[in-house]
Amino acid sequence: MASNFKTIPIIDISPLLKKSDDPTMSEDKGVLEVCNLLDRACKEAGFFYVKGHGIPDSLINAVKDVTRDFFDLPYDEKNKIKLSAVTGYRGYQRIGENITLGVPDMHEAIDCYREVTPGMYGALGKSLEGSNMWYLFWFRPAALMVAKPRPCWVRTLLIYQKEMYIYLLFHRAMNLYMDKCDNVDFRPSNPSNFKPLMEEYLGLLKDLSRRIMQGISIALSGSPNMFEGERAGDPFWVMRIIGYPALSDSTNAMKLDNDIGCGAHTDYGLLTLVNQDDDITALQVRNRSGEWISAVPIPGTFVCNIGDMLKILSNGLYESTLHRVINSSPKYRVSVAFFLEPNFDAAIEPLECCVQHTGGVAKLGRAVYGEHLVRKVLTNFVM
Ligand SMILES: NC(=[NH2+])NCCC[C@H](N)C(=O)O
Ligand SMILES: O=C(O)CCC(=O)C(=O)O
Ligand SMILES: [Fe+2]
Repeated sequence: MASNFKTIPIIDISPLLKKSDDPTMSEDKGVLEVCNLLDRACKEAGFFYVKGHGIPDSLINAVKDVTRDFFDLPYDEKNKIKLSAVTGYRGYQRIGENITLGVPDMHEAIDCYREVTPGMYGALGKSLEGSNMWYLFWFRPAALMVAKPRPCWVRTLLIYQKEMYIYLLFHRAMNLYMDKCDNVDFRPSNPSNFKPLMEEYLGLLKDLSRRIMQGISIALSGSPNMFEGERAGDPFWVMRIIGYPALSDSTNAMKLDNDIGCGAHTDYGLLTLVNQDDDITALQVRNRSGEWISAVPIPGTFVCNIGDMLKILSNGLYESTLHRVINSSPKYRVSVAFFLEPNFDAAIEPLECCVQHTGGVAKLGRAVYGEHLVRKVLTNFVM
């Protein structure tokens, strides 16, 4: 349950990371100290900064630099990787396209999700089927639209799945082929190092976030691998590459509809790691009495927060805290948020160890993670 916190704690997680592969990690004094801090932060704020995470500053900064370079491109160029239902909601969304509580958000972004192959999660995963293969947009979204088979009431599901399979096989083959050619034009082709950099970053953040979850498992008095297996052994992930225009940028001809970069929301999964711009304070976190506490940038750290699924798993012991973004600085702000989520088809319910800690009664209902995600994604965009 969130409290009246006024600041967001900073936690050095290096002692935890040192012991990630040690099966007796939960007996280590250094690990336990980190877990205690994680536990307090998750109970009180649902937010914390991590340092000592091992991701080089140079990579953290390079990721923000390519993000800025991308959003600097002309709209037509960015729109070549336009997000739509056809792309499985992957790709670029312009300012105002994402909606929170019915209000357009004043940010632009590239949304990336773990690949979902056809039929992988049956009807549940249908709307998110697709992969982040930027260079296919080379053929332009219109071509993709024609090529992507759609379910249709006159056709059986079986035929649709077969077509979808061939379509994605084609995607895959193209992907492999283009990886082999270094003179091929993939999107975003500019900045040229966009794809390799983001992929390197993604790989490291997947690993880091799972290791922080080991600490959270111990904090909840479970085994370090409580989130492996059926819960999050094959975790879904989301990455949002985001740009927030300056509120009062006089050089910017565009008039913003409102001043909210991203409206108040909670995140959907387990754990979010935000890599935010160093010198602009814009992310705000709500405490129990409704005050907005700024997550002031601390260079070299990630801002971490708890998602809805971890709130359920912990039986409400940990809060998925409301937060929002308002960029009232005169500068364009970028951030890259990585979301570690449960298995797409995981049925999430309060963990036995948490129920015991919270009076013996499961206070929160069961949710299928993929259903929660799809419901959110479909209401975030009107298209
Ligand atoms: N996947 C996200 N965290 N998206 C940003 C949150 C805002 C989103 N429009 C919502 O209503 O939840
Ligand atoms: O840009 C940020 O600092 C946070 C973004 C965020 O909360 C989100 O995308 O869910
Ligand atoms: Fe968020």
